[in-house]
This record gives sequence, C-alpha cells and structure tokens, in this order.
Amino acid sequence: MTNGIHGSPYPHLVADIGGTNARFGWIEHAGAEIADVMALPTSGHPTLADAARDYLARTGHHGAASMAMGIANPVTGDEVRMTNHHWAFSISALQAELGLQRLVVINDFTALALSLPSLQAGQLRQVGGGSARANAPIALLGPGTGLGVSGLLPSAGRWVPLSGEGGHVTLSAVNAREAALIDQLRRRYGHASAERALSGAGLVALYDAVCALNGRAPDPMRPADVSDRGLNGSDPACVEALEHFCALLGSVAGNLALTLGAHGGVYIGGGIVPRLGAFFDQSLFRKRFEAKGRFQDYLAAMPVLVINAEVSPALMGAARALEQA
Ligand SMILES: Nc1ncnc2c1ncn2[C@@H]1O[C@H](COP(=O)(O)OP(=O)(O)OP(=O)(O)O)[C@@H](O)[C@H]1O
Repeated sequence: MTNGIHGSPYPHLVADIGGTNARFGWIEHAGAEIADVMALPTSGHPTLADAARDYLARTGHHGAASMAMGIANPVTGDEVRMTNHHWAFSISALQAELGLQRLVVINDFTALALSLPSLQAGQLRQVGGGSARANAPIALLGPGTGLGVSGLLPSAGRWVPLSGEGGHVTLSAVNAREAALIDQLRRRYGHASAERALSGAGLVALYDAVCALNGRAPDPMRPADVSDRGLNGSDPACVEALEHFCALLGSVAGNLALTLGAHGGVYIGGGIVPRLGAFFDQSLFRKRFEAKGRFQDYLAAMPVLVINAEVSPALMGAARALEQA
C-alpha cells in the first residue's frame, strides 16, 4: 500500500454524493486516472455505506485504504445529514464500517470547486463575457437536486475553496411577475430561498406558481417534464417556468459574482443547465447576470462557463482534497 502526496494511502475510493445520484470512482495508485466511474441512484440504497459497498461489488474493487467524498450538505462535525435525501451517518462510524485508514468528507460543491482549475476547454461552454483573469476569485453555482454554491479564492499561490450554503440565500425579484412568483414560493415554503426555484424541485415549483397565477390547475410534473415541455414549446406554463428559472439564475449568479469579485470566471455546474442547451444561451440569464445598475460593465467582462454534465469533475476535486489532507 503506497502513500499519496501528503500521506493518504492508496487505493483511493472517491465519491460525489448528490440528492439524486451517488457517483463513485477508483484511484489505484498515485498518478493513476480515476477509473470505473459509476453513478448509482441514492434512492436505491438504504445508506451511503450500502451504496459504497454496492459500487465495490459491481466493480470488483476491494481494499480501499482512503476515501474522499463531496456530499450535498454542510459538513460541520462528525454527524452528517443530507439536505435533500434521508441519508445520515457519523464520519468516524462510516470510516470504521468501510475499514478505511482515512476518510475525508467535504461539501459537494467545495469538491467541485477544487476541480475547476484542472478542467479542459472541451469540458466547458462559455456564455458571454470576456476572458477569465488569472489568479482572480472564481464563483461556482449549480442547480441539481438542490442549488450548490461555492468558489475559489487565490491565496499565496494556491486555491482556497469556499464551504458555504449560498443556495439558501433569499431569492429576490426584479419585476412584478417575479415578485408574484416568489410570493407563491413564500406561501408554500415560508422562506423563498434561491434553491426553492433553482433546482429540479424548484423548476416544478415555478411551474406550479405560474399555473396558480394564471388560475390554472397544474399537471403533476417531474423536473424533466417541465424542461422537456418548455424546450419543445408544447406547454406555455412550462416555457414561462423555464424562462424564469434562467432569469432568476442570472440574478443569483450576478449577486455571487459581485460578492466574490469573480474575475476568474463564474462556473455553472449541476445536472440541469447543461440539458437546456441553446435555450439557456438565448434566455434572459446573461442579461440578468449583468443587470446590476452601475456595475453592469464590471459584470459584462466576466465569463460564465457551463460545465459539461458528462464529466465528473467533483470526483477530481474529492481526489484533490485527499491529496491535500
Ligand atoms: N432534463 C431535465 N431537466 C430538468 N431537470 C432535470 C432533468 N433531468 C433530471 N433533472 C433533475 O435534476 C436533478 C438532479 O440533478 P443532478 O444530476 O445535479 O443530481 P445530484 O448531483 O444528485 O444533485 P445535488 O448535487 O444538487 O444534490 C433532479 O431534481 C432531477 O429531477
């Protein structure tokens, strides 16, 4: 068994645990690529340990010495409880259960942030703005089961990732229709956070809110139904919900970019935006991103980069966290 750069013994099991998908990969030795990447449905396994064992059984791997995972919730102590799924566990108990010498657990978007400097041009699609400045703060947000938010700050020649919960900031409106939609979300949830609109469930909640404002009973929908009918134009309420989704994401992304001074670029991760393709590029997203009054020019220069969903960069970030542990 060999050690990593800072002493994490190999082989490494790496994981990206979202509310819907649990993605795993295997690193046999130092310098090896991440192999046997596999996504398992979180709903198909009673516990995270079960999902990890299922992955190991399916791939025939055994003897992981270290594991790193990014997981979709705040990580503030030994007890971990997912925000958008029922899995909960003790980090020390999971380490013992899986027989690991080292287990590193970080937020999933913190892990994704750690991977950003290694992404290749082919894994990104730029939506407006100029060139990213070197050694400048980077912003990251991504609608999926929830709304992940993070960033990278340059410090003394290395990148420091942020571990906040920016998906739960209060959603704000820029016109009367948005205010009415957000009011619908507030009635439904009490607090209308960004995630209540900018996630899979949020897309359905926006559709429900549009129907309520139009005095129409909503059809039962999954997030993919709303986006499919919005993209093919077959249901005007879905088209409007998808347009609001993109516009509100622009407002939230612009807020994050202003707060961080993200001249290094604003990255969009998560499973939803890459599926919207040209609709997203032609939506109000970019206009809203820049619509910050006197700071329009400041934001107009910043590139927005959509991360291709086919790649699993959060696994790379988890691997990096293990190297740095
Ligand atoms: N075509 C689609 N259009 C819109 N939403 C979709 C589509 N397909 C799947 N979704 C939704 O995307 C969400 C899953 O996103 P993602 O693939 O990023 O999962 P995840 O990594 O488990 O999420 P998270 O990290 O936010 O917990 C689910 O809410 C799902 O219903």
